[in-house]
Amino acid sequence: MDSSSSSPNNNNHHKLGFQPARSRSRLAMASPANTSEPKIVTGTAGYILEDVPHFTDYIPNLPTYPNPLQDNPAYSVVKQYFVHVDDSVPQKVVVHKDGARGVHFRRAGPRQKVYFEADEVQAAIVTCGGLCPGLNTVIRELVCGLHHMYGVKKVLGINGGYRGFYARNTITLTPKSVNDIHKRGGTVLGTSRGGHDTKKIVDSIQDRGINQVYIIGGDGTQKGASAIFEEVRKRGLKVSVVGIPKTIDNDIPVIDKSFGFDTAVEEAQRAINAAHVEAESVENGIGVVKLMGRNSGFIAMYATLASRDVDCCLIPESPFYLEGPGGLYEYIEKRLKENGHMVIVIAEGAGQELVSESVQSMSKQDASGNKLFQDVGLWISQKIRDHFAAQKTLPITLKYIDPTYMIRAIPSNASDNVYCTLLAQSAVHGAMAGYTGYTSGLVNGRQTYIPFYRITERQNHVVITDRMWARLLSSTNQPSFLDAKGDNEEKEEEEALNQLPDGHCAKDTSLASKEINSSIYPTAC
Ligand SMILES: Nc1ncnc2c1ncn2[C@@H]1O[C@H](COP(=O)(O)OP(=O)(O)O)[C@@H](O)[C@H]1O
Ligand SMILES: O=P(O)(O)OC[C@H]1O[C@](O)(COP(=O)(O)O)[C@@H](O)[C@@H]1O
Ligand SMILES: [Mg+2]
Repeated sequence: MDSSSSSPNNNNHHKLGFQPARSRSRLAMASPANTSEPKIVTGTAGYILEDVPHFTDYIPNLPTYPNPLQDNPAYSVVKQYFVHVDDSVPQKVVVHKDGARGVHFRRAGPRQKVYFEADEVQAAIVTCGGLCPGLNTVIRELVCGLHHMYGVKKVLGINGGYRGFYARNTITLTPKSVNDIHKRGGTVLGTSRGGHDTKKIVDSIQDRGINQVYIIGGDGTQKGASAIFEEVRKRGLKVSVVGIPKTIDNDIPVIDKSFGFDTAVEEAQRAINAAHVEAESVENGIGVVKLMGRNSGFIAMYATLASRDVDCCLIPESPFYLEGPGGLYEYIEKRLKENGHMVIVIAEGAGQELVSESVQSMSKQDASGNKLFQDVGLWISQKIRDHFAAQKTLPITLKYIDPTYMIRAIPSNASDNVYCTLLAQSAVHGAMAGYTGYTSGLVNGRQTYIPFYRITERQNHVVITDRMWARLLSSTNQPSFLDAKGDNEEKEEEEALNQLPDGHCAKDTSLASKEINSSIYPTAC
């Protein structure tokens, strides 16, 4: 929707009471600084801390205040409630006897000193990009965390993504107004693609007197948040810019997994079950399910591993081919002869090179610049039907199920709700403590603050030379398609190299992988 033509009266945000911008107010400012450099701290035995920016890096002589949590009766029972200033979390938990300690991130959590007084804070929350289960839970917990832990009363919701900063009205968020939003899918704030204009956004931040900005979104959004942080820093503003990673595709690196991912995988089971029931009820039945995953096949991979009814999982990271020995048609024929039916799960970004060979490629992009794909599910279903119709020896019945938006437009499940709560509270603790320019994320099961550049430098992909993909291959028994035109090997090696943590050897694929943390995802045996 064009932001300039949209009115706050024509959507549900009106009901929530969106307010127009206030007149320009002044914020604490210091002399402008240059673009921020990574803050790397080294220690003994190869210890590296990839630290996040702090107000004190560019604003001198800021007053501090005791953390009000120390007087909060709910937390008074907790021993060592405040995080030690030197606490950090290792990026890799698998270590060798003589190995370097490696990269660490600052541990999230409440600090003894804070850099804001409660009534000084004007927080703002925005959601950008595609939907994801749990968005409303994060919004709720940011509002409640700010109120209940730090006594912050002024929290604004930005309407409709980044462009809402300068083209829409805002809504006042209170614990009462967000009380049961976690039970709903979507985002009560609305979202959008495109429309990121750094200067206008930072102007709006200044105009509205905002000094804490919580930006919930995926890889594109975090790039936008990083640009906002750089501009805020350049202007010398005392404004915390905090990212909260959201991605249904799980394509954000470093973090264990994104919120809403579990919920999406769980919901995908319903589509896979339906495909299985349809397929096994007829002779030579084939069920095809298309799942989200533009460049990363995590949803398809985990939905397949969870289901055990899937015979073949096709993801963008693993090119496949249809014809000839080792190809998909041969495998389908074998599976139907063995078992009488089969289920294929395909991620939306899989096989796009094959689709564009046979369908004229449109190479269109969405408003954020993401490439728009052809419908690979429809395409592959038709190819399979045509192949077996031409062959005449094996009459098949194929049912295609496309639950695309159903897996992301739902409320988050119980475990994602807890995860969203921790993410939001960690984000708030960091902002109150004067940290800025960071994404709040789970690393090896612990909450951390990760510098933006680590989040935006690459996408997280399934590594098909990794153990998790091997587990999948062994559970489905599908061909690996590794002989496909001999070009897979090169691609994998490149991928593994991209995923390497500093100082590790590319041959060590267990280190090269960004496998989802096994403490969160029980690994298959
Ligand atoms: N490189 C970038 N720099 C600044 N803003 C960006 C960049 N890429 C995307 N954005 C903005 O981030 C928002 C969401 O991006 P999008 O790619 O649609 O979703 P997601 O953040 O979920 O990946 C959009 O408003 C888009 O304009
Ligand atoms: O139709 P929309 O809203 O653009 O969303 C579709 C896309 O959004 C995704 O869920 C990813 O969205 P994000 O990049 O916003 O996380 C893809 O899997 C899918 O291709
Ligand atoms: Mg994205």
